[in-house]
Amino acid sequence: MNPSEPSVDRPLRIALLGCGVVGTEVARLLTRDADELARRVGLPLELVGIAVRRLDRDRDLDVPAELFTTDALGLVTRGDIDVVVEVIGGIEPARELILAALEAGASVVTANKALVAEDGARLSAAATKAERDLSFEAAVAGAIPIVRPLRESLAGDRVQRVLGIVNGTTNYVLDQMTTLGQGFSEALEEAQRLGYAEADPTADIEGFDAAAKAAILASLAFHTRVSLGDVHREGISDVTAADVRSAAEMGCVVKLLAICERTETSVGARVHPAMIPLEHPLASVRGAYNAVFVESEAAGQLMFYGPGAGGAPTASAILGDVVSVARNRVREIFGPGETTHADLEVIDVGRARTRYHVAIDVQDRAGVLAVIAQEFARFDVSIKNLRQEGHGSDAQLVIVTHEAEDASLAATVEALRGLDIVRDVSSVMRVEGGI
Ligand SMILES: NC(=O)C1=CN([C@@H]2O[C@H](COP(=O)(O)OP(=O)(O)OC[C@H]3O[C@@H](n4cnc5c(N)ncnc54)[C@H](O)[C@@H]3O)[C@@H](O)[C@H]2O)C=CC1
Ligand SMILES: N[C@@H](CC=O)C(=O)O
Ligand code: NA
Repeated sequence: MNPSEPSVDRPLRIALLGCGVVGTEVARLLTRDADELARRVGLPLELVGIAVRRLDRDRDLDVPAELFTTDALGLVTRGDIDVVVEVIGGIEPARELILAALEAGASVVTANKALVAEDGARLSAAATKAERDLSFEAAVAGAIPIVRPLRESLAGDRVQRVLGIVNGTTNYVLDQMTTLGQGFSEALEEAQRLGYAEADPTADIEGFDAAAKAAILASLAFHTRVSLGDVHREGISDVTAADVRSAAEMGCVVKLLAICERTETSVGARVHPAMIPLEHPLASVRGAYNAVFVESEAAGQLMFYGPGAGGAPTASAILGDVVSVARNRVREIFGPGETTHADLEVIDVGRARTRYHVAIDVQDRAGVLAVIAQEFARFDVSIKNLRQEGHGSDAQLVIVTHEAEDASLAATVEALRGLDIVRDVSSVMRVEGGI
């Protein structure tokens, strides 16, 4: 047989698990674009079942009522499904359903970064064993193609660093605070209303969602298994209006960044708010948009930009995966799985090196500056610039450091907090993106 000839000659059956913000758009596109998709795949794609939690909900979706079922496990194990699309989210029952789907012979497309970051190794092994595809483009940065570029286009290069704005909700909230002076809660409610936030928005605000994406990005970029627990995580709930103002005074903007870096022998991944210079390409990423900045040895600097959240953009990435795995199903082949052969050491955030912005509330008297500077020097943290704001009981020193180890900066801050001339270390924020 000619390997380019289709070896399946019936419609491919698609099962959809979950019909919320993303699932609704996936079902809509599969139905609306059925003819076009059939031509792209070579065979029709038939949506044969939609697993939901409740049948009695009003849905703004023009599909036959008999497609809906509350028996998700029954749907994926009925034995004739070619592709399962999982958009339920969370760990269980999504994991159980994906494993059952693969075992039953279906390829799987998922948007579930939490699950892929926590248990990607197990899912990937199950896909390899079943000789089926497991695709998750929508799991990182929504509509933006980044999983496939890292897994395929850059597979021959050596990626050194990935710096990304990968959470639409927090970027939206920070942007509204920065540009409109909107309050935190008001901006978050708006992000929820627009369908950007996770079911529990704490996952967005406290950086869990971005940390899951960082784990996936680091695993793909460095051919090394990096799990959610390996990623240092800080969210945006402690970012104050004063931090935003301070950033602006330095010609910077505050963003929640996911940073994945490698050295010759190790990799590290961290998520935290950071100040970045206005001239950095990531500084102009507004609203719920995402962007991923990749630095690799041969290619140099690459930037991937686009809508990172929302039903339709996420459905676009899912449909791309569906077409891709459906084409493989037609030919009874499966695409590249994960490569973790590099198996580099995953290091703790303490060994990461960056610059810092530190605001210290001090007593305004002679000699204070020297004492503070001495503490920085004691831990080998070199000061780049320093300015005083306010006077008397309002006096504050704002210090920007040269690049230093995270552990050294943490030790410096702890020592500063122990000084009687220090009333408070009111803000510590990393400064990233020197390009
Ligand atoms: N909303 C977004 O912008 C993006 C979401 N994602 C991911 O896509 C997935 C889905 O997200 P959303 O659609 O926003 O969430 P959602 O909460 O709107 O939808 C999830 C749906 O799954 C249903 N569900 C829960 N348990 C179920 C079960 N056992 N059987 C059948 N249905 C069940 C819920 O009732 C809900 O309707 C998540 O993994 C999320 O992280 C990824 C990228 C962007
Ligand atoms: N809640 C996520 C949705 C996409 O992954 C976000 O805000 O980015
Ligand atoms: Na994506």
